Amino acid sequence: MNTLLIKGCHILTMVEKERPWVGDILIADGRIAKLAPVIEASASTVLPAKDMVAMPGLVNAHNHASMSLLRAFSDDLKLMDWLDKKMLPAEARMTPEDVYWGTMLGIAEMIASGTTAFADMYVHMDAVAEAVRDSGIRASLTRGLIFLQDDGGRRMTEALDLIDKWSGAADGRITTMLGPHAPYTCPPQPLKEVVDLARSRRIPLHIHLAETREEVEKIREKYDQTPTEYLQELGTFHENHVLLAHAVHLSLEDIGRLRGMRGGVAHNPVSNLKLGCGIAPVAELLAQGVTVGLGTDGAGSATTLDMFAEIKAASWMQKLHYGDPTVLPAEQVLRMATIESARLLGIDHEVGTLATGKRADLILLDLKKPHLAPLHDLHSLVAYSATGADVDTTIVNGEVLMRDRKLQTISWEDVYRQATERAKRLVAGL
Ligand SMILES: CSC[C@H]1O[C@@H](n2cnc3c(O)ncnc32)[C@H](O)[C@@H]1O
Ligand SMILES: [Zn+2]
Repeated sequence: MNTLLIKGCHILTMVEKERPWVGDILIADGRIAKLAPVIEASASTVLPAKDMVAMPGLVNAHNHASMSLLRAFSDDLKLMDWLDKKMLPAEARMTPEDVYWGTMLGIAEMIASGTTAFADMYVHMDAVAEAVRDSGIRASLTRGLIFLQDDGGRRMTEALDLIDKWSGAADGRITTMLGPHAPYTCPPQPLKEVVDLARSRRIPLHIHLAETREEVEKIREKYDQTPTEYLQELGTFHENHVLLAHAVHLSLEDIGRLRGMRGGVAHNPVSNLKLGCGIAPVAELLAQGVTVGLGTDGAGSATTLDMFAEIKAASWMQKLHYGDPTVLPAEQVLRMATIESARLLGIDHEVGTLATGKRADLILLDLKKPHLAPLHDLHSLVAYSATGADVDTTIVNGEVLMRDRKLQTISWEDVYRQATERAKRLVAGL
């Protein structure tokens, strides 16, 4: 049996209220076999980890990984212009091979910055699944469904094929969802069909919601409803597990509509800042018991997939919004990036905290850096001072995907060459 012993690290289990402590972690058969102050066991591999922090891998609850090909191609635009005039035309040119290499680029960045699982919505999802399988990361995959042009049901067939073919694949690292893109791209009839199908087949849903004021105005004009009301009236929240991306523009009634929902909200603060969308009512959602996790959105808007940037932005935006530094403290925002995001992906029974029996999805952060000394409060240090570049080691399902900052399952030279060449072609003349 393959075993891995991590020795002498600071341990942040992210189990609620558990304080950090120093000890060893034994991994066997892809799972955490033991956590203790000292483990006297022989192991196939021993990782000395003094001056490092072990914590659960970060879970990016909303992404479009292959959009990394469109990073810094078109910035400083309003969301609808950015999407309609730049992103969608570039994406229409993408082949499955482009999406494979674009996803690999996104995954390389995620592994290098401590993300061990992500929720993705995109096109050519077989290629995304292949990249997840080949790289060793964990993901929940969704074929994005935009119903504005008739395509004879092709997209829906692709969405269901993805679910049939890839659910539980790659040693259980791949799970799937159904992904109607957003209220403004999904008219009532096809959206209701997707929602009902999700309920009858118990498939989780992943959808953008209430990202901009413009979206709220559009839905008001068309249906005389808020976007959240629109989803509710179609039965979206009835029994379904729903992963809502953004949820920035919610009325008090909308927040009430989400109380008791299964699933919850993926908050994407950097993307919301960059696109000038607004500040999501995170504190109010939490007060109503809604699960709130963290995501980056695609690098086309967020610019990077570094979840440590999201952790800082989430906490500091809420503090600024409420004029109150006690809002979203360090430990809580770290829980949002780990166990709460895992809940949104429906994998919290397997990952999101460090505990015996859970899958070994964890990262080691190197604390021996000028900006990470001295050590007073580990939650604060990790949430507010660390960046993705401080991640030394990334492990998923017990497999080491990065060690000493070197990617182990991905050839960075190949990804760099493929991604840079393909990206040029995708945006030429746009
Ligand atoms: C049809 S696959 C998913 C689709 O979503 C687009 N997208 C990326 N970022 C955002 C965002 O912030 N709001 C709405 N839609 C977004 C992406 O370009 C794909 O076309
Ligand atoms: Zn998105």
